[in-house]
Amino acid sequence: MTKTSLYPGFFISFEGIDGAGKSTHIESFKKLMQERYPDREVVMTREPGGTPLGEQLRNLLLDAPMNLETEALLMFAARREHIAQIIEPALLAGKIVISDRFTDASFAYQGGGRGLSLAKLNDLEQWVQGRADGKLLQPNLTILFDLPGEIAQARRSKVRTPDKFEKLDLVFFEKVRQEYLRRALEDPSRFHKVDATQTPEAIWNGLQALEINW
Ligand SMILES: Nc1ncnc2c1ncn2[C@@H]1O[C@H](COP(=O)(O)OP(=O)(O)OP(=O)(O)O)[C@@H](O)[C@H]1O
Ligand SMILES: Cc1cn([C@H]2C[C@H](O)[C@@H](COP(=O)(O)O)O2)c(=O)[nH]c1=O
Repeated sequence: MTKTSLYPGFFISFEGIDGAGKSTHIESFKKLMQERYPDREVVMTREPGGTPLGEQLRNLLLDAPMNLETEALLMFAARREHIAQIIEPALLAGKIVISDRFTDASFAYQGGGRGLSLAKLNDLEQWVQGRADGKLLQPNLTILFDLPGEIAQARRSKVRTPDKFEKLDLVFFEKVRQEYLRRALEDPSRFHKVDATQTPEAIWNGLQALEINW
């Protein structure tokens, strides 16, 4: 399957380990897109979640301990619903979709972090994102907030009660980070890597300067 721009709309995902700073910038980024493309609707969504069923699955996924394959299957089940109900209709209508996480998170967390084989993840990706024409629905742009695990952990511990993933140790988060970085190297035209050790102001300046190749 080939990965190309398949829709009149534009699909952007935000990625990174927990606490890397996605949420700090995603709302402002939405406003920036709205200002830059006033004739386009901007749809903001998230994974796991984004649909009523997906949000129910999110509650389970972020709370209940489960077998690794079960976890991956539920992530992709939520994603299939998300694509069918929200992402694909919006892209077909020419909208800009911004998703807080997408499939790179499954490769990073279930693959890199928990050790599910890339072959199984590739199969799930083809199954859930593959189209009738043999092409694969993918973000046009993925903004990856890259931060060492210990800095992310320190930031998280100041602000919230950890969910199931956030309770995992630094070794887990370093593996998650490395898988994100590996994927970014593999697909440099899709990924924009942000050095998330910078101040929020410097990160925001970088995001404002980002060129969108529609
Ligand atoms: N560049 C930064 N420098 C210092 N602190 C930051 C920076 N960016 C975000 N923070 C702080 O770090 C904490 C985590 O940030 P944020 O919630 O944006 O992370 P996140 O990547 O969205 O996490 P998650 O994916 O788990 O939701 C927040 O308290 C936020 O204020
Ligand atoms: C999509 C997706 C997510 N996860 C993990 C990553 C995070 O720990 C949580 C989501 O929490 P956030 O605060 O909304 O970022 O879920 C995952 O393991 N696999 C996935 O495919």
